[in-house]
This record gives sequence, structure tokens and C-alpha cells, in this order.
Amino acid sequence: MREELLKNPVFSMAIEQFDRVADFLQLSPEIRERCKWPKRIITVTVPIRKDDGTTEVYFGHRVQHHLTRGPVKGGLRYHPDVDVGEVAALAMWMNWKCALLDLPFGGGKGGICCKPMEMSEGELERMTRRFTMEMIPFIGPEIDVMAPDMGTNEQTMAWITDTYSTHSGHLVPSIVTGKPLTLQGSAGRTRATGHGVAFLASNALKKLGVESAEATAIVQGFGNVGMHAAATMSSYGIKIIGVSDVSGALWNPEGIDIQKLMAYTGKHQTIENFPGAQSIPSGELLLRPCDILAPCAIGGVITKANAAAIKCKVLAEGANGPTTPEADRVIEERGDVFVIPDVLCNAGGVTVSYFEWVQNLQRFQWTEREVISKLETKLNAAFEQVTGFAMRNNIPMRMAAQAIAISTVAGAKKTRGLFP
Ligand SMILES: NC(=O)C1=CN([C@@H]2O[C@H](COP(=O)(O)OP(=O)(O)OC[C@H]3O[C@@H](n4cnc5c(N)ncnc54)[C@H](OP(=O)(O)O)[C@@H]3O)[C@@H](O)[C@H]2O)C=CC1
Ligand SMILES: O=C(O)CCC(=O)C(=O)O
Repeated sequence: MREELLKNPVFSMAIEQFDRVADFLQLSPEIRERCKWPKRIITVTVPIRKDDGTTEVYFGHRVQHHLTRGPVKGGLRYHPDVDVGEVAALAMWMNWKCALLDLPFGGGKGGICCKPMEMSEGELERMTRRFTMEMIPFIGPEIDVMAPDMGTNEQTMAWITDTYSTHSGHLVPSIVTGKPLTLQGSAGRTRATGHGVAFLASNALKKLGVESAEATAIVQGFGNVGMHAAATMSSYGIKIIGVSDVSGALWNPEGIDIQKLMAYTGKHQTIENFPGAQSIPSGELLLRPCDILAPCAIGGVITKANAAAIKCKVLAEGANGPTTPEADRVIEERGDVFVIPDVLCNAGGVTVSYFEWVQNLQRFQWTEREVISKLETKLNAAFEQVTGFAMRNNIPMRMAAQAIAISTVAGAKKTRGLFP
């Protein structure tokens, strides 16, 4: 299994990062091995009846990296590139994210290899419900709590809640987070990840002495994370000069009206042909000058090939794993980009997911103002902790964030000991 996982480029990227930090922390070989490998890898086939009467079998995965500090927490992704190695890497990063934010969770991730944009609502519902049924022995509010990720949303979480609750004989809202408000979702969860990206990017601007009102941003991806990151940055006075989705990229040096673009994508499900900007080649978007570059779509987009050419002051990683280790080395050598690493930058989502789980367990609802204020307090503390640790040890931000997180997990494993 080790060799099989290591063949996957995303998993080997997560391992390369881990090994670098483990060397820095001088972890013992025993603790290193215990922290590195996932506790459980579950793969299921998900057969469904398609609308045309044929049967299709999908492959679904859930990787539970560890449960040392609490239930597994992490999103569920529907995307054609999903495979078990990528899911295992994303599960490992969830671990470090939860530990860094001091949330009482281990990390996990799930995914189904499918093309959600080509499936009907009925097909998506049947696939989600069947996947949930197959997962019932392995999930629960104290075991594994899923949430939305690429290609999934509140509706997906509602179907999981209903399927699990029907099986249990009573409503179990704490089985997932990122639910609709009508099913005891949390106020603020939908925008939490993007809000956090914008909040931390503006913290970084302050450290660099750049005024928000003078700053520009480019956002790759206009889904849940990208859209809300752009909307919050815009509300801070930051000018959004470029955005993209799968259809292509938009550019307007005077600033794109994000509220209008959100209304447009709500109607057309794409940014293509939006009248308030000009279209440019997607590959160019990441290379245009800006103060904040926020990749908020897929992984592996900042590579050895383009890392020397990006022209931003702050790289705000809304996506998971957007920067390859080779690109990291180029950026470190340049020394002129303030990187807010994924495990910190996009942690707003899982932090509000934690708040949602707590509210569900308490059968109590907080206001959006309370949620956002608690979120900002937690993100700010983690940001100061990571920047301080990076400065004191003269190491890059990603290494600092992962070092804090990995030593937390390693400490918990050491204290719990080995059984028997
Ligand atoms: N949702 C959450 O709470 C969290 C998400 N993340 C991470 O953020 C990233 C985005 O997730 P999320 O916003 O939820 O996903 P969504 O599915 O809501 O949105 C994804 C967006 O990325 C676009 N996209 C996909 N491929 C490309 C590409 N090659 N170039 C440009 N744009 C592209 C999609 O375009 P189109 O709509 O045209 O398909 C869409 O706009 C992922 O890496 C995810 O793991 C991290 C933390 C929490
Ligand atoms: O909200 C959650 O539980 C997890 C969100 C997620 O998948 C992520 O942070 O990558």
C-alpha cells in the first residue's frame, strides 16, 4: 500500500512536505511513521441507476488519516480526477489544518470519481445516498464528519444527513457540516472559507504595509471559495482585477463588480461572456501583476514552470495543494512573496464546520455575527502564531504552519502511547 500511495503525485507532494518538516522537528522514526500513514482507507463501489435506465458504477473513497485528537473531519469531493492517492493527500493536509487551528479533530477526506456537471440532480442524489449507505459502518458524529468540497454543496450534505438519519431513526444533524440552515447548518458556513482567505490576505497586506484601498487581487476559481474570497476582499476595498473558472478567465484593470458577477453566475453557472470584463487566456491570469494572487480551484497550479513568473506580493492559497514543492523552492529563493499556506489560508471552512458541529451537539444556534467574530479570532491567532514561528526559526510559512501542526499531532500520539 505504501508504494501504491507514493506513486500518486499529490500524495508524494504531501509526503515531501511532511518529511521536510519531520526532519526540522527531528521526529523519531517511530513517531514519524505513526504520523505519516493513514489509519483507514475505505474504497467502495457506488452503483446507481442513470436517468436513461442504464446502470453506472462509480468508485468512492474515504481516507481517515488519524483519529488521535478526535473524530475525522474533512470534505467530500466530486471530480473526474479523484483517486485514492489524491484523497489520501488531502486527508493528510486536513490533519495539519485541524491541528494548527487547535480543533478537536483528526483529518479525513472523501471523493467520488465522477463528472458532476454532466449528471442530473436525480443522478447526483442517488449517487450521494448510495455512497452514504456504503459509508454508514465507518462514519458518525464521533467518528467521521464530512463537509462540502469541490463539486459538492449544501444540498449534497442535506442528502447525506437524510440518508444517515433515516438509517438511525432520528435526525442526526452532527453527521455532516456545511448543511442548509433549515437542517441546522451554521450561519456563516457557506462563506467561511472564502471569508477566511480574504481576512488572512488582508492581514498579510497589513504586515507588508499595503493599504487595502490601494490593493488589487486575482482569484482563480469562482466556486464556493473563490466567489466568497472575492466578495469579502471587495468589501475591504481591494480591487478584483481578474477571476477565472473552467470556462476561462476575465480581466478588468478598473475592477470587476463581484456582486454583479455573483448574480450572473447564479443565472448562467459560468463566468463566460460576463459583460463587465474582457476575456483573457486562463494561463495568463496567474502571471498578471497584482498584490494578492488567490488560487481557489484545483491543486498543482503554481509549478516550477510558472513560479518565477508570478507577480504578486501575497500568495493566498484558498485551494488545497495549489503550489508544488518545486515551486515552493523557487518562491523561497525569490523571497519577495508572502505565502499564506493552504492549511492556514483556507482553514476558515473547517473552523466554522467545527462551530456547526458544536452547535448541533448542543442543539443551539449562534448568530452569524458570533460565528464570524469567533472565526476571525481563531484565524488571527493562528496567523500570528505561524508568522511568529516562521520568523523566529527563519523558515518558510508553509514549513512553520505544518511544523506547529505536526508537533501537536506527534505530541498527542506520544502521550496516548501504543496499545498494548
Ligand atoms: N468548500 C470549502 O469549504 C473548502 C474548499 N477548499 C478547497 O478550495 C478549492 C475550491 O473548492 P470549492 O470552491 O469548494 O469548489 P467548487 O466546486 O465550489 O468551485 C470550484 C471552482 O474552481 C473552478 N475550476 C475548476 N477547475 C479549474 C481550472 N482548471 N481553472 C480555473 N478554475 C477552475 C470551477 O469552475 P466551474 O464552476 O466552471 O467548474 C469552480 O469555479 C478546492 O481545492 C478545495 O479543496 C478548501 C477548504 C474548504
Ligand atoms: O469543513 C470541513 O469539515 C472540511 C473542509 C475541507 O474539506 C477543507 O478544509 O479542505
